[in-house]
Amino acid sequence: MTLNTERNTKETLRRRASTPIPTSHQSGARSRDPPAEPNHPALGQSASYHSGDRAIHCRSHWTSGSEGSDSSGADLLYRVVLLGDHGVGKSSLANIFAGIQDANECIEEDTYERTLTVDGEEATLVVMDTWETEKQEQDEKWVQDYCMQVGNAYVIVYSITDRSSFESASELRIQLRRIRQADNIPIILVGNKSDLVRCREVAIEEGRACAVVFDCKFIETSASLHHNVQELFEGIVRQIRLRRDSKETNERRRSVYQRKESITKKARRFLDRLVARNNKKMALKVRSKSCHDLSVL
Ligand SMILES: Nc1nc2c(ncn2[C@@H]2O[C@H](COP(=O)(O)OP(=O)(O)OP(=O)(O)O)[C@@H](O)[C@H]2O)c(=O)[nH]1
Repeated sequence: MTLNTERNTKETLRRRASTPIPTSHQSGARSRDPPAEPNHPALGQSASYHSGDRAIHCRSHWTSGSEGSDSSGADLLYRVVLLGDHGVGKSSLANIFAGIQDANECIEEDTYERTLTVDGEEATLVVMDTWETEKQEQDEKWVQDYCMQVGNAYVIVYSITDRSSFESASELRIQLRRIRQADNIPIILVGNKSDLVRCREVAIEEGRACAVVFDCKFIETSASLHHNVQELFEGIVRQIRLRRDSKETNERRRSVYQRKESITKKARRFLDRLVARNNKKMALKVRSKSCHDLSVL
């Protein structure tokens, strides 16, 4: 994976959940400042900084819909929202994504944008670490709702050392399903702090089973050791693409079928579906095998 990255220090964004997305995102203005010198290595070994690239802090075509990204090559931009309890490691994962080396570095930002090259194709991720876990005042509750609405993908983080954060992750998944029912968005359940083996409260099998039940992907990470963090962000890009591609394929297939499908084929498809329905157990087994593979649907 290649990461094209820049942190523009002149354009410090301080946004917590109580603060709306900056108006620059809505206005579509672009940073004209020259790229700051990268003072950090990129995410993962193979990552590299493209000095000619600019950070794009805003896009005029941003919308709050789930299909907010266009499909024109390098212009792909996706919002990834981090959800999860206090202290599970959301900011640590976001910092690694942003290429921030020193965990003690005082970072004012909580939204990071980077362009990744995954499988030879560029995609820009905007990672939003804006989720607030404290009880919200009613008039600030909209910010949580906003987070739930704007993501093109979601990362629900729990700590493997904290069972209650695992339970919260399930609740968040249910909440997301309710709010984004109609959208086929990628959701990755992340068991972070996998380095703390002796303090483990949630088994990896439990995480996997939860992902199967809630129909999402699963990965365990260690932000401290940078373990699986690159895989996580690459996986998000792949999951988004797989959905985009399968949507396009389905639409194409549907129109071809409508024109060409013979009665024999229709009958075969009907029978296949019947068999599949009778094989639900098998389907669950297949899914449980693939929930940790972020490169397949
Ligand atoms: N051992 C270990 N510690 C971690 C890991 N990830 C994060 N931490 C530590 O856990 C603490 C909380 O991490 P944060 O990244 O601030 O967690 P958060 O989810 O952003 O917390 P809030 O901002 O309060 O919502 C910090 O002390 C981190 O250093 C990890 O993978 N392993």
